[in-house]
Formats: sequence, C-alpha cells, structure tokens
Amino acid sequence: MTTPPPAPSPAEKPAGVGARPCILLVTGVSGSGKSTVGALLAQRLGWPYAEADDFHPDANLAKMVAGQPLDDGDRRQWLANIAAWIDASSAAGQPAVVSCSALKRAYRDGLRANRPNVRLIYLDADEQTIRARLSARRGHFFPAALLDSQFADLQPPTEDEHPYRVPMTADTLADEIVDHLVASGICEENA
Ligand SMILES: Nc1ncnc2c1ncn2[C@@H]1O[C@H](COP(=O)(O)OP(=O)(O)OP(=O)(O)O)[C@@H](O)[C@H]1O
Ligand SMILES: O=C(O)[C@H](O)[C@@H](O)[C@H](O)[C@H](O)CO
Repeated sequence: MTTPPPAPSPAEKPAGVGARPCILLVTGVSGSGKSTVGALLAQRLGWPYAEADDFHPDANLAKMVAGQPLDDGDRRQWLANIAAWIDASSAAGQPAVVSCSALKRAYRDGLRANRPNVRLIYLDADEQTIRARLSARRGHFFPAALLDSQFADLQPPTEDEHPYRVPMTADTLADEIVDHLVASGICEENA
C-alpha cells in the first residue's frame, strides 16, 4: 500500500464545519475518470482528496499488475482501509473527496453503512470511451486488458442509492462535470 493522505486529526477541525461533513465518493470502472474528476473536485472545493489505489494492500497491486482481476476477498481489506479514512475525516469534521471503483452494491453499502454523510457520484462510462482512454494512458499499473473484468463485476448504482450520475462520453470534460457538481449543491443536507 502506498501512503494515502493523512486524515486530519480532530484538533485540526476547521471552524464552522459540522459534525457530519460531506464526503464525496467518486465511483466507476477503471478509466471512467475517478482520479481526474475527484482530484479536480477536491481542488475546487479546497478539500483533501484520497485516491483509492493508495489504499490497496501490496498483494492486490501485484495481482492487478500480473493481469489478474481482484475478487471480493482481495477487496475486503482495501475497502476497510478506505472506510477507515472516511471515518477519520468525518471524526475530524473535515469534508473530503475519495475515489473508489466500488463496483458492486455490497461494496458501496459497506462504505455507506451508518455514514449518511457519504454522497455517491457515479461516473457512468461507456465501454468504448474507456477502452480508448486506457489504451492511451501511460505510467499506470492497471492493464487495459482487465477492463472486461471491471464491467463483469459492475453493478451500477440503482435509484435507491441516490447516486449523482454523470454520463461519461468521449466529449465529457472533467472541468464541466466539476462545474455541475459544485453548482448542484450535492453536499447540501437533502441533496
Ligand atoms: N473527462 C475526460 N476527458 C478526457 N480524458 C479523460 C477524462 N477523464 C479522464 N481522462 C483520461 O482517461 C484516463 C483515465 O482517467 P482516470 O485515471 O482519471 O480514471 P480512473 O477511473 O481513476 O482510473 P483507475 O481506476 O484505473 O485509476 C486518463 O488518461 C485521463 O487523463
Ligand atoms: O476493484 C478493483 O478492481 C480495483 O479497485 C480497480 O478498480 C483498480 O484499483 C483501479 O481501477 C485501478 O486504478
């Protein structure tokens, strides 16, 4: 596991931030743009950003590099690490953005259980766009060949999860997505 950004300690709690700060969970298959959109969103909001890949146990990274998809067992500790980061941010009263593929309903339910302050953003990507992007992406450990396994595992969020769904096509600009998200009031109490 590489080092994710430290969650702030309670002593660093920003003034005026409530007990349940908004945590934006940016989800979607590999290549959907989670890191791009998540980092930009965090920058715009002035909140910390955590990248899900930094929470993987080393064995998971090695498995993916070797071209093998992760299974539920592999993802258990990874999801627990992400949940712990969310809890530390929440305890500190610090709103934050975290990306995580969270492909299956059970993973999202686990990340959101007893965490009503976690709001789901789903980057709904079409396979052709993603395939082209991943083939062009350089310097990333995740092999494009694993994309089929991502779509095989994908259980897109359903309405009862109240996702903020972003259709991702070849012309969807990360900047525009972030504009919409910020303008939508996604973090307001009843959003
Ligand atoms: N809106 C966009 N328009 C064009 N290219 C994009 C957009 N968003 C992301 N990309 C490009 O697509 C590739 C995948 O994006 P990114 O790494 O953000 O996806 P990801 O979902 O975080 O993937 P992973 O889960 O594998 O880390 C990158 O090369 C990125 O520069
Ligand atoms: O659940 C998974 O299969 C993994 O999280 C993958 O999604 C990769 O970590 C990521 O997409 C590569 O960056």
